[in-house]
Amino acid sequence: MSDQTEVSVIDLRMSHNQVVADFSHAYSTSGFGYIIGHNIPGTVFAKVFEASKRFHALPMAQKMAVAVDANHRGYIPINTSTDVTSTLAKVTKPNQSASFMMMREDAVHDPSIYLSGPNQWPDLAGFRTALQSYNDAMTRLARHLLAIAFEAAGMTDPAAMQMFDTPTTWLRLLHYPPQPAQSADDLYGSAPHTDFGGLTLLAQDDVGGLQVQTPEGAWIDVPKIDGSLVVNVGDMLHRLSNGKLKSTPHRVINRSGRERYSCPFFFDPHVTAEIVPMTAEPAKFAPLTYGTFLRSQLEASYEAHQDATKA
Ligand SMILES: O=C(O)CCC(=O)C(=O)O
Ligand SMILES: [Fe+2]
Repeated sequence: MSDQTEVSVIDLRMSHNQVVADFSHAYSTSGFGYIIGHNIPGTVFAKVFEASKRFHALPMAQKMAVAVDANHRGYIPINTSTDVTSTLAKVTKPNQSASFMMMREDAVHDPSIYLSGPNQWPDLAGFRTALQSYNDAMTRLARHLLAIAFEAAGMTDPAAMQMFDTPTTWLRLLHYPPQPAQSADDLYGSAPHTDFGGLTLLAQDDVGGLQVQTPEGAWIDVPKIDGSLVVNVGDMLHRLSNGKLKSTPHRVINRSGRERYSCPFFFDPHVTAEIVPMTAEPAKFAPLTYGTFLRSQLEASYEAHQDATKA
């Protein structure tokens, strides 16, 4: 536990039982934790941030050449996503951020599998390799953390892990321009939301701006801790654990006057996964297919998917 912040620090170098106990505490209370001792060298993070900065600095035409497609891969310009499904705040203004999205690399789009397909790659030397290496490192770590999360929630059925055998993955390179100090209260870099899926592993720079909501409704800062990843639970893991693991609202407001970069990696179930609570107690949630939930969220929030449904 850290005394600088209310978000726990979990050190993976501790004993297995200690790590499981720390997970149990962090994810049944705040739903967020700083993970340290993960053994991923700093150079891996440096390379993905460097790739992100080079991409976002490209001329707009080069970024728009890989504009986000119907499979949610590519460049998402600023002012094209609004969290209208948010039940946490009345959100009317689009998010003040741009991003590049890499998802699972499939050889082709299979029309029977929502969001399957190959990635779109910009014409930028070394970019694809940097993202693929980072994606591989995050996938390995996420699978390890998920097994700990299941154990912490008392989920012993191997079927839970099988939903992630071919995961839905999203590596998002976010760029938040500075917001004016006097910008409207409801103008966000990322409006209050919970994440959709399993686990989110976030690398951020030292600019700050990420905030997490406490159970009492206050917003607390989650600044960078060197060498850490901020890890949180998404809505599907919340449901699978029958509510034991919390999917906690968070948001980003960048009033620092500086450019902010972050690289969240989302490790989610396959879109065909049937999400039903997998703990011993009576189920608190009705069954849900992950892909059906995802489609409704993306079509409501992203211009690119609204166009797709009109076409
Ligand atoms: O940029 C961040 O720090 C958080 C981003 C985030 O919450 C998201 O993309 O879901
Ligand atoms: Fe998020």
